[in-house]
Amino acid sequence: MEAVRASAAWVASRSSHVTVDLQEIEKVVDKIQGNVPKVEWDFEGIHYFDNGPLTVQYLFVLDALNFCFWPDKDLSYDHLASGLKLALEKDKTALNADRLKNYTGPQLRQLLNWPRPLPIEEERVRLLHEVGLELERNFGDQAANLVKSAGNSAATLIELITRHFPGFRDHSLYKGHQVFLYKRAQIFVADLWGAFKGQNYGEFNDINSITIFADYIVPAVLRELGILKYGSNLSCSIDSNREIVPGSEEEVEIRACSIYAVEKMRDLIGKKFGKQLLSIDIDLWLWSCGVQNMALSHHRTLSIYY
Ligand SMILES: Nc1nc2c(c(CN[C@H]3C=C[C@H](O)[C@@H]3O)cn2[C@@H]2O[C@H](COP(=O)(O)O)[C@@H](O)[C@H]2O)c(=O)[nH]1
Repeated sequence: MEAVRASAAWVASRSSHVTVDLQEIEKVVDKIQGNVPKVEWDFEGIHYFDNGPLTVQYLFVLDALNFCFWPDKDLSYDHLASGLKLALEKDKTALNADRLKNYTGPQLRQLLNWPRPLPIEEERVRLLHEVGLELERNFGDQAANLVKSAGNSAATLIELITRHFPGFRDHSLYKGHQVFLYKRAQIFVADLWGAFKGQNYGEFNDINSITIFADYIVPAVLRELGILKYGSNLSCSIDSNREIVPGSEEEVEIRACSIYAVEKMRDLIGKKFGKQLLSIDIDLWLWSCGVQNMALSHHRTLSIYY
């Protein structure tokens, strides 16, 4: 994931709406003494898990739809995860490739037991079709085969996903440069690693190459910690829930600076405390703090990527 790390650093070095405060990173690192609180994967108890290929199919579909819940104030990621889990428990074929290819918006809502249209529902349906079609065309219908073909490499799996599934190509243009963020592709790898506890479908020999997943929760936590500082116009937009345009400098800076800040935090923990942490562990800690703090205001961008 060198492309993600390098392009995030490139943005951070030219950023004007968002600043990464290195002193605040140091304060946080000193405060926790380099010990990032361990958060269990599925601390919420919402995920489907059967230790086999159907779990991989579940996680891939979950992460194909893992974006933009905020436009409906009652909807959250938990509804998606537990909705898919329940659907699978009722009908093991619910996420088969041939079914994914054919879901309509109302059927998807019904599958998730959600009473009204989902945010950007047409895109969610289109992405489900894309997953079903491509799994059928190249991976014998199963996300488990996609994972197997990566040969225990997280970087290879992300490359395969972004090559075969255009909906996962989370990138932006910033000052003329292509910036790679790959939030949903990376989180899929992290979900496999977490769910299978680094074994079987979750075994990756380069798991440390993954960065954090630039969503709308982690930046809000980093801002709350004082690690990200926003300019006054951007602060004002976020605090008054004004939407941030997808692809705008502000949006790219928020996401890229979050990745960069956590990489700096991880480096510092290594240097000062001699601990080699994974960005995934820092991410899950920050994310779990964020979702438990209802008062946190986050940036609002309509996007299929996060
Ligand atoms: N950085 C980061 N972002 C994450 C996750 C997860 C869930 N990860 C699973 C892995 C282990 C746990 O047990 C979780 O179940 C979701 N999100 C993002 O949050 C936002 C949803 O927020 P709200 O609208 O409040 O539900 C949305 O952008 C969504 O894409 C994560 O881990 N890291």
